[in-house]
Amino acid sequence: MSDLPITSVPPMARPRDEAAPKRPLLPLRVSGLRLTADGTALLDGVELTLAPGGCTVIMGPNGAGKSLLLKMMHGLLVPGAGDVSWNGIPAAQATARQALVFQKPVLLRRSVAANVDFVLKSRGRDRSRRDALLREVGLLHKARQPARLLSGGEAQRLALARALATDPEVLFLDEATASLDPASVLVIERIVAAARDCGTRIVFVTHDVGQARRMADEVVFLHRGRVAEHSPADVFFPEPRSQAARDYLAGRIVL
Ligand SMILES: Nc1ncnc2c1ncn2[C@@H]1O[C@H](COP(=O)(O)OP(=O)(O)OP(=O)(O)O)[C@@H](O)[C@H]1O
Repeated sequence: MSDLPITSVPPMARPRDEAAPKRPLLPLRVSGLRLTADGTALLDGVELTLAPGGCTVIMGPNGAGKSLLLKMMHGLLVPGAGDVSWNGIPAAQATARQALVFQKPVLLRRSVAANVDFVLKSRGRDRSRRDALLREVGLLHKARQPARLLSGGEAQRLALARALATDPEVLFLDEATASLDPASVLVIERIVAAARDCGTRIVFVTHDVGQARRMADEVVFLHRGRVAEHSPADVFFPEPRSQAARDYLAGRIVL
């Protein structure tokens, strides 16, 4: 198997949403997605369709390819082979209509308020929405504080406010609550669930089975760079079809 380069898309190459077509982004069709490095398949022919609405939780053991898949769907990474198609809209044109929240919050070294202002301004959004966004994530009282002084949970809530400020049609979260305490996890889940209820499509990577049960409408289980299972949550949790998913849910080691 020949190696395919892992290519990042430079930010300047990502078109602004003015240029993006206004037809709905969903359904998303991922076909034949493949990525190799040093002769190893990291993603190995991923096939996936995401319908409009709800929350898809992506689970799987360390190294299964969850983050790579998320970054490719979002348009941050270019697949070596295969296709990511947003309702017929190429991924590169769809990126501005989605947001991605990482495990480690990405913030500006400015005040809490300025972090949201920056996003609203750069996306041409109404800046008077800033206080409502900060209130929604419980940070209005810290608006003037430097973002670098926020706790981990607060910083993640600010990252979420920045993501929501873009009015994303799709919100990707990559282990966004992995280092937070249980109360902060529930706060983030409440905000994400509210966004979902308002029509934002959620795609959530987590290792937390309890969280997956709380959040998922459907589950994609990745194993060794392949989709081992893609099922409604009420099917996946009681009766996972693949041995890898059964082992994972039972807390057994999945190789
Ligand atoms: N840029 C890269 N170049 C080469 N290999 C990479 C690159 N990025 C990720 N990998 C490898 O691809 C595999 C999948 O990585 P990925 O981050 O998608 O895993 P994951 O399922 O999100 O795992 P985890 O649960 O540990 O976060 C890993 O073996 C990782 O080392």
